[in-house]
Amino acid sequence: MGRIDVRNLRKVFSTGDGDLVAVDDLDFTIEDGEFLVLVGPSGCGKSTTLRCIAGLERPTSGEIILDGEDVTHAKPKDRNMAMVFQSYALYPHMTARENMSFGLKMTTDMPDEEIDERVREVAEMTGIEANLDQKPGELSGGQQQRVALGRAIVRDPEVFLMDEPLSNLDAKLRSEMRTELQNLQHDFGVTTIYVTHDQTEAMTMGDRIAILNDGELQQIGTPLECYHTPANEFVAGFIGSPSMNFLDVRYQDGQLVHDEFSYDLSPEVAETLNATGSGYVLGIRPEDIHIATGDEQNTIATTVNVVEPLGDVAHVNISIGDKTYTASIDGTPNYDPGTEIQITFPEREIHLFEADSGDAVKNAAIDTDGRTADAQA
Ligand SMILES: Nc1ncnc2c1ncn2[C@@H]1O[C@H](COP(=O)(O)OP(=O)(O)OP(=O)(O)O)[C@@H](O)[C@H]1O
Repeated sequence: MGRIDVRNLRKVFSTGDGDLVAVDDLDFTIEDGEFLVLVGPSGCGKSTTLRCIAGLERPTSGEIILDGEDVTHAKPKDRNMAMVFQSYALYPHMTARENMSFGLKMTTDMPDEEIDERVREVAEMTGIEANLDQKPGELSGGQQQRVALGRAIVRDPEVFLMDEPLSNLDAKLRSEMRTELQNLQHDFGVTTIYVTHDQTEAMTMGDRIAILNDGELQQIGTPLECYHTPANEFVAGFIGSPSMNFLDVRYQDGQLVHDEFSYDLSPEVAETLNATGSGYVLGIRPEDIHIATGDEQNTIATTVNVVEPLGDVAHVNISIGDKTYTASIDGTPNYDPGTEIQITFPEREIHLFEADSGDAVKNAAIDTDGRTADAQA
């Protein structure tokens, strides 16, 4: 068991400058065994949310329900949740074995032999059997992280809460540990809430991701749902690397009109925009921009600024008017800075957001397997 309902969670901090709303009316459910990633920019309220769930922070209002039971005011130790921190929070004077067994010794009456056996089993799973008699200072960052994870696992909790647990590791180790962590989580099937500001981590690790901004939930869904059908401009810009390009346009007589170009829409799409009228933000992902061959209906004149070859693709920085955008072009295009190129993108890949609210009014067409129509072609 390990289902969590976060109900209308709100946390306000009193600061010298007045009240600061860190978390505002968050409402979502994490299913038993699910891996949920809480992601958003620095200061958006991720850690505060996690700390409220762990019982380390008292919510201003709202409830935390664990398996149907209201634990909002329960002590952290009474929640059967294990937290793993960025700093590992290992005891420096204890060996890895002692760090891992300490919690069980303090909170259970499990016999020592059973604790030892359990620590050994978990150390084997997390790949640190050889390090059990070493102290944290003698271990690498990755090994310390494994000890911290092992310490959480031996307690056999219903829920793992992880706050940026990999951010102190170098890029290669971080990517290895991501996979290991996911494998461990799937093997154990323990509900996990994982906090990160790194959208790549969110996209690759979460069964679902919850995207926060300014203390408010922007969207919750599978990584691909959030990528292909972002609820608003914030999610669209946050998820995906390089980021989606945004262009200010307005709708007029079947066209999206930008200061530098106009784009003919099909009657089906135009119809949906007629009613709402006003200004829009056109969103297009870098990989959906193509070099025009001359046969396309909608082409746009751009100027190349920089080409960044990455091997199979290149990120081409282009200007339209006085703004710059990124196109991800297959192969190794060889453009000198200042070259004029014509680009195009298919209507089905266009996202449109209301200029005022940022809400999505059109997303890219998705086929049933979750890939966009263009990627399939
Ligand atoms: N104890 C506190 N007292 C006052 N303000 C706080 C406190 N803890 C957090 N805050 C503020 O609440 C907001 C949310 O903080 P929180 O740490 O939850 O964000 P975060 O998304 O986890 O950020 P980061 O990724 O930088 O860790 C921030 O504006 C932060 O300054």
